[in-house]
Amino acid sequence: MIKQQGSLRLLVFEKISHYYQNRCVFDDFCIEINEPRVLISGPNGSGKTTLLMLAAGLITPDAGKVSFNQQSVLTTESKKHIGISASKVALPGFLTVAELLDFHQRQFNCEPNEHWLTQFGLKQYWHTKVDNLSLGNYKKLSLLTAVMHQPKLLLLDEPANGLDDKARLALNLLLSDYPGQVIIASHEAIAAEHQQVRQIQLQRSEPDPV
Ligand SMILES: Nc1ncnc2c1ncn2[C@@H]1O[C@H](COP(=O)(O)OP(=O)(O)OP(=O)(O)O)[C@@H](O)[C@H]1O
Repeated sequence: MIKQQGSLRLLVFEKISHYYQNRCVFDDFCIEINEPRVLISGPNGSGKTTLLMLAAGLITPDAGKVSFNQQSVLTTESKKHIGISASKVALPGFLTVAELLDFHQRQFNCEPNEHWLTQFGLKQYWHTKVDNLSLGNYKKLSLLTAVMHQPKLLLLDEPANGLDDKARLALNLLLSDYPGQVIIASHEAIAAEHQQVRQIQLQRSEPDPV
């Protein structure tokens, strides 16, 4: 059973339009999401990553508004409650793992979760520069920083990509226990194994320009 925080949990996309140059990804798109676990699926290029980036307030829509708990996701206050792990959100490669976690800890006034550090086997890379991590270990660090401040809204883009079996198991455990709202964009139905998963299927609005 998923333990839920008692507070309000509502992500709203209100008449969102978003373009990359001439490519329209969302046109007057509206959705309300209040379920604790959500899986966003759809073909390549359908806008899964863009949806997560909009939800995190990391890109600004050309029109419309995205809000979380009735507050625009573009506000600093909102960002405190949102965590994202996505390959398009790069970690600073010049820092060591320890420096990055320390920075994150100070920024959000939180502690790195010892249990997850151990589960993900990241302690042995404490003094390794982020740029020198393998793809899988980089992914683990990205997941750890997304989750470390226990955001009410956790956004994960293809979270199992590049993870070995042990790390996938650890991730599944983390997600089954996570007290906040979790939205996953994935081709793989990892979240669907859990209870109460709302599935949202995106369609490509138009082909890529040639
Ligand atoms: N920075 C960008 N500049 C131009 N076009 C972009 C940019 N980012 C995304 N796109 C285009 O927007 C569309 C949606 O991309 P997005 O990455 O959101 O899709 P996706 O569903 O996550 O794809 P995938 O399954 O391949 O990861 C694609 O056609 C992509 O080429």
